[in-house]
Amino acid sequence: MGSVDASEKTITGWAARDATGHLSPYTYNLRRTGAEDVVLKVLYCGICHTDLHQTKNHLGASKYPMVPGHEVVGEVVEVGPEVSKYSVGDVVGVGVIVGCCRDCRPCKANVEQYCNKKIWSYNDVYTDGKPTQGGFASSMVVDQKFVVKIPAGLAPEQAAPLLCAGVTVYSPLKHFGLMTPGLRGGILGLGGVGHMGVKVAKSMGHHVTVISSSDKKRAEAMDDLGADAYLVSSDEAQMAAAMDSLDYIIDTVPVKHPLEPYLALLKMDGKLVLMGVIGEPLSFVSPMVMLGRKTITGSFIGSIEETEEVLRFCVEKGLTSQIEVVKMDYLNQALERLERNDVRYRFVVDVAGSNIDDTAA
Ligand SMILES: NC(=O)C1=CN([C@@H]2O[C@H](COP(=O)(O)OP(=O)(O)OC[C@H]3O[C@@H](n4cnc5c(N)ncnc54)[C@H](OP(=O)(O)O)[C@@H]3O)[C@@H](O)[C@H]2O)C=CC1
Ligand SMILES: O=C/C=C/c1ccc(O)c(O)c1
Ligand SMILES: [Zn+2]
Ligand SMILES: [Zn+2]
Repeated sequence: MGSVDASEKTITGWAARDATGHLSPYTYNLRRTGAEDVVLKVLYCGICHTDLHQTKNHLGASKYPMVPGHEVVGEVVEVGPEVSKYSVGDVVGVGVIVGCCRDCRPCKANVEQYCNKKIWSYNDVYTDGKPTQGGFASSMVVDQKFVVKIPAGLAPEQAAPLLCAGVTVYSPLKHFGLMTPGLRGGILGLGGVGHMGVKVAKSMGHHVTVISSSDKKRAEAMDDLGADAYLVSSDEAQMAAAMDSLDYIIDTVPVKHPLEPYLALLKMDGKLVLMGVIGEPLSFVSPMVMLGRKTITGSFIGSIEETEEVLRFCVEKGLTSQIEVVKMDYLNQALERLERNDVRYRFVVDVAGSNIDDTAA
């Protein structure tokens, strides 16, 4: 344990203590506000499937106590003396990354999410040697470089899922040249990331096919989210009829699954973009990519620049996320429901409305 600086603030977050993933109140100190730091009072924080992977140690690298949460919207309550981008009272967002080296090729190209020295917003160690902790907490302190302004016209709770799910679909569509109107896209797995995929792709003028593990979400996908077609992945006749029809598929499935049924849906030069965090090998036979010159690739969140861009895009297009707002004392149930695929489509925790500093043990 390091010594406690008198200027460090003691706050409460909800932490997992082990791989059961159960979260409970946890008291810890925020670092002293540095010259370029922004201190925010957390208003809302979305629950991403990655929070489940991390709290339950699906990747084998989890460190506890762990306060998860990386779709964070907060109000600025203090800024360091060198902070130029933000003022007290601003509504701001924080995502998956809170640090990078600023010197490598990805950093210089403003794609700092691909920096090998990036610092994750939780389950990592900050430059001061202390653990990073995420947004299911009353406050966070974050370097201004990793903070974005929430534009007017976006409700803070609506903005939270855009900081991971939203930018995660926007970034590959932009990077792989898939923003052209008229493209035919597939969204595999209609969850938090997938539902933003449908909305963003539709707003780009694409014909969007949802590929789901069941028929349960068909009506919502077509009527509420605006999808053009819906395939149940286990329905061989439906899948066969859709062969060779898609320019890209955004694959958000969070567990091991075969790739060949989805590669078959792609046209020549089609792209399968892997999003799910799956710690086991996925397999396919080489002709599935050779015959059709198809690409299997992946993408990791998006840069700070792209996060600002997707927020503006959503304001311009009038896009919102579809969310269920819950209080902090529902966090464990929400995680259980997320694991059971029982959420439409993102839980967002009303952190400020849960007064967690008052209720800490
Ligand atoms: N690459 C990146 O930068 C990012 C990666 N991720 C990762 O993407 C994946 C999806 O995240 P998110 O959208 O938040 O997750 P959700 O749980 O919200 O959605 C996943 C969807 O996948 C489908 N699915 C198929 N099989 C399963 C299963 N066994 N358990 C649960 N869902 C299943 C379901 O859709 P349906 O009912 O339609 O079959 C489900 O809604 C996760 O692995 C997450 O860690 C998340 C954000 C960024
Ligand atoms: O939800 C955002 C994070 C995604 C992620 C991607 C890859 C990886 O190894 C992770 O641990 C998380
Ligand atoms: Zn996420
Ligand atoms: Zn770097």
